[in-house]
Amino acid sequence: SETVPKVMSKPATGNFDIGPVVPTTPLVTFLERVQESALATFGQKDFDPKLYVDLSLKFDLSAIVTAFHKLPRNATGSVSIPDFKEFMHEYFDGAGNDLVYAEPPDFVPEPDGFLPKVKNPQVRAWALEVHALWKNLSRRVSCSVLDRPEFHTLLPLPGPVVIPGSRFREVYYWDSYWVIRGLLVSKMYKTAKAIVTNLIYLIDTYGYVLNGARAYYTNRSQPPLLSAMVYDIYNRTGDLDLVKKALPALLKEHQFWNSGIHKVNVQDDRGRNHTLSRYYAMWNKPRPESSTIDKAHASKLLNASEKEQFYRELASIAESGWDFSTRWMRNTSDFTTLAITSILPVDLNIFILKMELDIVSMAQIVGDNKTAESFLKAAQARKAAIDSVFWNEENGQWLDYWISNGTSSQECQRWKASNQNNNTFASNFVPIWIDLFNSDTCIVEKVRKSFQSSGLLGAAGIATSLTRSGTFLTAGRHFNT
Ligand SMILES: OC[C@H]1O[C@H](O[C@H]2O[C@H](CO)[C@@H](O)[C@H](O)[C@H]2O)[C@H](O)[C@@H](O)[C@@H]1O
Repeated sequence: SETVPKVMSKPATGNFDIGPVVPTTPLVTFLERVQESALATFGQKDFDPKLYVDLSLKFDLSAIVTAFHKLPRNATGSVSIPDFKEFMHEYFDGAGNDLVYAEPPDFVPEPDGFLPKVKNPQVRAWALEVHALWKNLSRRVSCSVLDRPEFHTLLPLPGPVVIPGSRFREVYYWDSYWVIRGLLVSKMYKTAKAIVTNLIYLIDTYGYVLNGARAYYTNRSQPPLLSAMVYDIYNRTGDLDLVKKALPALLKEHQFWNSGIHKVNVQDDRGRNHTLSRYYAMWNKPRPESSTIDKAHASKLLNASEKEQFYRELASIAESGWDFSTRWMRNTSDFTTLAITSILPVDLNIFILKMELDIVSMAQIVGDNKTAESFLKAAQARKAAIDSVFWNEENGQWLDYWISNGTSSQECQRWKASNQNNNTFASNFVPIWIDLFNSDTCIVEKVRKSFQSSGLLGAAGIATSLTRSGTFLTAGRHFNT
């Protein structure tokens, strides 16, 4: 298994978890206890912990807590299955009931000019079937959530939503990027704008776009792709009002990713100082939607501070959208060695560079030259940081960079070649997504060769890493990473 340089090992003593914690709500805390009882009662088979934190209440929380305490339990904390089922039925509405079906206003079975280059009848029929899925995934938050928000972990949103589906019964941040790319192909501009309006609302309310629109996702964000969504919609529709509305929110979001615990300083080998960003959730307890699983993993750790740090890593990995991958492990055969807060990720910094460039373009569109100038400087600085910290000439890839654990945003790390993570991940090629890198023919050629021989390319897609780690248990299902 791969390991990282010794300098990165955890200190032998001391509490190494640093960083803020966003308080949770009494409802989420209670539903986690229901989740734990449900596991004790029903057992591991087909158990999905998220189901329980997605339930909504039929009565005031205090009344349900009292009824919960009165449930007869045996020594292991389990309740008889009929008693538990009756309790659930009496006091809770089903998960997902608070998000109701909403007919998308701009859906037509075959939009004018839909995929004009796709001529093959079979492929065209398949594409239209995919297009029809928008109807299955469209929802709006029910009035019950607006009336009694304290009964729901689902957060109110102003506009209709498109959800990933299955157990994911709420809006997700970075999923929305691909949703919007698809909606633009389907010419569903109104629906695309409504999604972006919801995300702007989350920034106005919380200061950043949440991982997802649930009370238990308020402690972290997800890969910041809002600027790319807004800019793509603007380029297709020319909607100036959308740009005017989005710009102040994007400035706030930029501040979120470039301040506090997300910000890291690195001095390169030529003595130049750079600032880059990392994923860092504001949470150091089990993730409520996976609490029983997180606790089971953490049980291998000995002391409370190690557990807190481990929980922080789990939530921060959820912030990256890559939950889970060997990319974030110091030792790829030991899940407890997750260490994303000690990594400067290539993809995150490219997303933020894209945000800076999009802000420049949008500020120019609305005639705000001062903002355009200052963000052009920010983008130039990040480009220089990416070249110095991540680029690896020999590999023809941009490599994640390991920093010492417990690094605060005030410290400055000295860059060392040995701290670049030499393992190959799909994220090592993300810079090619943006014009700033893909317009340099010399770099593109080098990276193309490197990608082709990387081993990531498969018949049906791109692998995230080259390490077959086995499986991680997550939410009662197994994911290969
Ligand atoms: O498609 C939605 C998202 O699904 C995964 O992550 C989500 O589920 C996790 C466990 O239930 C949760 O902890 C995490 O915060 C959620 O985002 C997937 O890994 C994400 O990339 C994806 O956006």
